Amino acid sequence: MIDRWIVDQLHWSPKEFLRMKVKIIGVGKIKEKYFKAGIAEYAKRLSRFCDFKIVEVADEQAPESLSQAEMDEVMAKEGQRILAKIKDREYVFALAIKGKERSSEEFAHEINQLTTYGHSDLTFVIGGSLGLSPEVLKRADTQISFGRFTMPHKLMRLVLTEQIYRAFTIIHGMPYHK
Ligand SMILES: C[S@@+](CC[C@H](N)C(=O)[O-])C[C@H]1O[C@@H](n2cnc3c(N)ncnc32)[C@H](O)[C@@H]1O
Repeated sequence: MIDRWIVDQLHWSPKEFLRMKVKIIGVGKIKEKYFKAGIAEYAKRLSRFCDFKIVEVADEQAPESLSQAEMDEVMAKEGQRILAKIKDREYVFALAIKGKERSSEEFAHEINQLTTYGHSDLTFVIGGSLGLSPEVLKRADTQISFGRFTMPHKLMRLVLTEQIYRAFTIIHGMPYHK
């Protein structure tokens, strides 16, 4: 009876005592209903495993005609806003096409390891239409790529939210992931 009690406590401990905070920082507001609905669905499912939130920072106008210097300035300004939302203790994943690819299982393992070694604040950063500034990439603890295709940043937010949810279902041995 006592053994069962201990097992129950262990079973609940990750949720009760080591509740992770997972944050996505994105540039610009998402207005499209179809993106919002998908993100809201996975955010709701994720709330079972962690405190999940999305922080939006203002985007800069980026017309087609910008010079390289002007584009760098746009990324730098958006980058400063992103960095202002990151605390020292946060472990930062920057989403970058040239970053390191993982499988869903590897990603789940990485999240699990980070929690085990005391990182309870995970932050994911998605760039705006021109990408992330060098300063943000420098602050990141790791860069994560979803392959060599360029995805719109709004779609990336939805795909990332689903993959974080998938990672937690893998960690918890749930049947969602096949
Ligand atoms: C439209 S993309 C920016 C394109 C820009 N030329 C670049 O290379 O970052 C907007 C953001 O979505 C994210 N993103 C898009 N495709 C991605 C991919 N395949 N892997 C990881 N992140 C991606 C990145 O954070 C990127 O900054």
